[in-house]
Amino acid sequence: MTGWWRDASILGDLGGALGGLFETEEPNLVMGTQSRGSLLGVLTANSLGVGFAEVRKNPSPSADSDAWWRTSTAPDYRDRHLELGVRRSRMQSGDRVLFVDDWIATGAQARACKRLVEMSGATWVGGSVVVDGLEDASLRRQLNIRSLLHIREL
Ligand SMILES: O=P(O)(O)OC[C@H]1O[C@H](OP(=O)(O)OP(=O)(O)O)[C@H](O)[C@@H]1O
Ligand SMILES: Nc1ncnc2[nH]cnc12
Repeated sequence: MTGWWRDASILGDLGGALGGLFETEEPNLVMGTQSRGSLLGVLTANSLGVGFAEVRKNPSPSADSDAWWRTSTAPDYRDRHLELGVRRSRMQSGDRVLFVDDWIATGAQARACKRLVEMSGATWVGGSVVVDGLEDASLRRQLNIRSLLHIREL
């Protein structure tokens, strides 16, 4: 996957392609998880002309723990339960949030991100991913996932 990023023309097109899947829904904020979700999320946010909220995995306990929305994931594609956290100040009621990632498999990380959005009072617009490898097809509608490629095309 990350090998694609070595190609300047693919890199140049990725943000616009991912943002284009949700242009008409007019998100005003992109969120993405550490690390590839953040890299792609920034490219996408930049192409949509909006800001980016970084979601940290297992953020270390900090003195300002009240300043974070946190939730745990169901087992993800590597059977990990991760704690995801986003700073409260980065996402607020009224925001229309687009989730971006390189790949979706169990959807555990995307579902946890949706909970973070709901905790903040913001609106989940959907998820724009490069590869849709969803194991449970019903999540595609539930999370409003759109993709550039399906795993079968790889
Ligand atoms: O649908 P799921 O089962 O939740 O899996 C998909 C997630 O897992 C991968 O990230 P990973 O945690 O490997 O992190 P990385 O971006 O740092 O490689 C991928 O980039 C997605 O974020
Ligand atoms: N980056 C990734 N995320 C989730 N599942 C994968 N399977 C292969 N690569 C993956």
